[in-house]
Amino acid sequence: MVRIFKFGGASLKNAAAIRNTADIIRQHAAGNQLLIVVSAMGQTTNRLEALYSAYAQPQAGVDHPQEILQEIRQYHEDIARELFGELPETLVALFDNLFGKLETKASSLPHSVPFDEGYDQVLCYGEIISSHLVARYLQHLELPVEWIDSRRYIQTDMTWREARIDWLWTESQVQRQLAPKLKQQIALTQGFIGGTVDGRTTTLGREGSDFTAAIYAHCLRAASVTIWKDVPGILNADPKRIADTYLYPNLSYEEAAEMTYYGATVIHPKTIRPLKSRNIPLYVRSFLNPDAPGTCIGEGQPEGMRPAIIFKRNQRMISFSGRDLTFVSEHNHFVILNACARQNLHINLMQNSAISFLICCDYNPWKVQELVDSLREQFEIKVSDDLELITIKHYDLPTIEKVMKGKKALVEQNTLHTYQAVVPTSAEPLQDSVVPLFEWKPIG
Ligand SMILES: Nc1ncnc2c1ncn2[C@@H]1O[C@H](COP(=O)(O)OP(=O)(O)O)[C@@H](O)[C@H]1O
Ligand SMILES: N[C@@H](CC(=O)OP(=O)(O)O)C(=O)O
Repeated sequence: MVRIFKFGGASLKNAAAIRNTADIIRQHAAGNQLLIVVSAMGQTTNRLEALYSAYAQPQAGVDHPQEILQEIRQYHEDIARELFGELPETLVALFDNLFGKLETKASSLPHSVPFDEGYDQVLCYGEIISSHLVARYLQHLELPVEWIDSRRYIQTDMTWREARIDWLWTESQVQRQLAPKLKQQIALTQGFIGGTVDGRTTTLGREGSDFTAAIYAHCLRAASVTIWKDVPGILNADPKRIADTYLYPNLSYEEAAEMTYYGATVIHPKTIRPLKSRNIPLYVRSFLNPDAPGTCIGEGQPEGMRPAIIFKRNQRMISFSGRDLTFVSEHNHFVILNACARQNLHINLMQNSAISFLICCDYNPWKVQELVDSLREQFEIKVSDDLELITIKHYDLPTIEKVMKGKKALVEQNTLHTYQAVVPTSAEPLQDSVVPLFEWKPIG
């Protein structure tokens, strides 16, 4: 049976991290069929976004595109030099080829195709470059690794930047072409990217490499997926926000899916469904401590869930009220929600009163502006920015009190198991606000 390992940007961010990743792969190579899915190295995808924007809107950017391109190339070359001792001729040729194509596409596409289509053709280079580099390094270590192009296996529609999978085609291609290769050697491929029927590149949404691992697992009916992270597993809060977190040894698919829905960024929200439908366990483990078991996500609900605290930044609240104190009726709800659906705006919380209807959604300036423009004739609209949504699943009162201490809730809601509040975003940077909140005691 196949096992899938996914390594994200943090596990590939420099030469030492890549050596550590190679050690983990080597340890598991014997006796297993392995498919390795890799993301772009470190912050490369963010830098590629900056590169594409700098070419698309030269006047808006502060950095010159050529400088960003050179910085991205230098970063990869420095890592390669450290891994191989010097830059082998074959890698120089590979980099010349890949960075040459990247430059051509980034400079020309913003002016010849729609922005989002060009974005996908450029952003994919983070994963393409990293997968080539890591595969070459593993081959250099004499591991039997074949580089695989995900765009030939994961077929999608043309929803640029958020492509949807053609599951039937993808499964049949993976079964016919990839499954036999895995019996011979380790395959290494890119997360985050797919291809259209006519060979254009698509991306699956930012942070979509976890989803890629789940797609391959589903199609291969894999034994398991392991996502290697810089945290011990799934914790009850982001350790960048709360110091004394608790590790969940086990989580149900439902719990994990809900945590990602509410904003836990440790795994991509789309990852769970393809795994659950084939009952494939998902392990989240630490590449810093690879012998530790981490978290296992699967069937069954563990007893006595401790409160999970999820912070979702970049929220915007929009309130709609009828003009002249008219009631906001079901018909009005329909009009508002319909407009949100048309903008593909993700609503995280809503609340209605007799004269107003309020939503809290992810902050996307263009989408929100279009929504407001399309509804301003019918409603009085008020908008509030710089907000954060706090969700506490399996809450208890002491936890709410501790998390909300010093914060002013603009909206609060609770159901039997879930407490939510919208608060102004705390001014201090994340790292400085890491505070010990709890003294965890054993459940019992
Ligand atoms: N509940 C949580 N448990 C663990 N990590 C979390 C949680 N919520 C947010 N995170 C954050 O997720 C990060 C790991 O995800 P990410 O940076 O996307 O990894 P990668 O890019 O390597 O795939 C952690 O460093 C941590 O700050
Ligand atoms: N490189 C892509 C895809 C991804 O999933 O990356 P990571 O595994 O590092 O979160 C991004 O940054 O969006």
